[in-house]
Amino acid sequence: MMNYAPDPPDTASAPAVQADDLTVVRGSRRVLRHLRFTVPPGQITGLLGPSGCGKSTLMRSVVGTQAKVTGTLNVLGRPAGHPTLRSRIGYVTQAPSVYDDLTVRQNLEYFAAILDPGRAAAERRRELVTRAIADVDLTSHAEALAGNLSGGQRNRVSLAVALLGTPELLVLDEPTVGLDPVLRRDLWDLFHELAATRGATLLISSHVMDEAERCHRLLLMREGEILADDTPDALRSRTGSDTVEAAFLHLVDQAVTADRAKESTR
Ligand SMILES: Nc1ncnc2c1ncn2[C@@H]1O[C@H](COP(=O)(O)OP(=O)(O)OP(=O)(O)O)[C@@H](O)[C@H]1O
Repeated sequence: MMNYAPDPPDTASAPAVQADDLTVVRGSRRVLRHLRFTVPPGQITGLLGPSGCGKSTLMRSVVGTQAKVTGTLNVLGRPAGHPTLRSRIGYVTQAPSVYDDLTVRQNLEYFAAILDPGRAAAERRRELVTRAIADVDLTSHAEALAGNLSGGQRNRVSLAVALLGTPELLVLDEPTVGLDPVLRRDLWDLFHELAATRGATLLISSHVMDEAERCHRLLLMREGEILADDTPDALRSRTGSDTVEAAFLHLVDQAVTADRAKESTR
């Protein structure tokens, strides 16, 4: 059972996400263990760590779709999963959720009609759909069937769907997987623009360490635990490393040594 803390004040400076003692069990395994971290508002926080360390589970917990979550997890001033959060959060999973037999524009129009129904909103929907398609650089493919797009393009349609409602918090699970370097750079430019001009908070997972350098803050994970919650600069300087990747490896080595020391005293 989630241990709901009293609602924190809903102010601009309050963390967008605040976790304390966050623990998640999947099957018979505890895949997240006593996590404590915050995600500041209006910034890009990167969630990095090796495959299987728990990034998707953490994201699912934040958006409220994960079962067996205990501890405290507040999102935009409400307990994670609170019904009022649905329209305030955009979530893109690793599996693109688009209809292959609809065009890019029709996919967007369909989801826009769910978010903002009624004839009176038709003009507003048209503008939002056009903006979202342009945001993800798919204007030239707007009339193409989603089923005929590449994997990376389909991922971008999913991202466009998430942008439709102008969400305050965007949770993106490995959004740049399978994209070429130019598209990856363009998407990161878009993420920065969303934070800077629309005030959005972005929580973005990746296992590509060079993407860490593009984030304002980082949560580094290993085996269901947070190794570090810091800025890229602070991480590099406190580990004496040139890159975030080297800093991460330094912290992993430290954690492994600490684990071994604990085991040898048992
Ligand atoms: N139903 C389940 N039962 C038991 N363990 C599970 C279940 N689902 C996931 N896991 C385990 O939970 C751990 C965390 O999985 P998660 O998908 O959150 O990792 P991840 O860091 O997002 O990995 P990736 O980068 O490969 O997507 C993994 O070790 C995985 O094997």
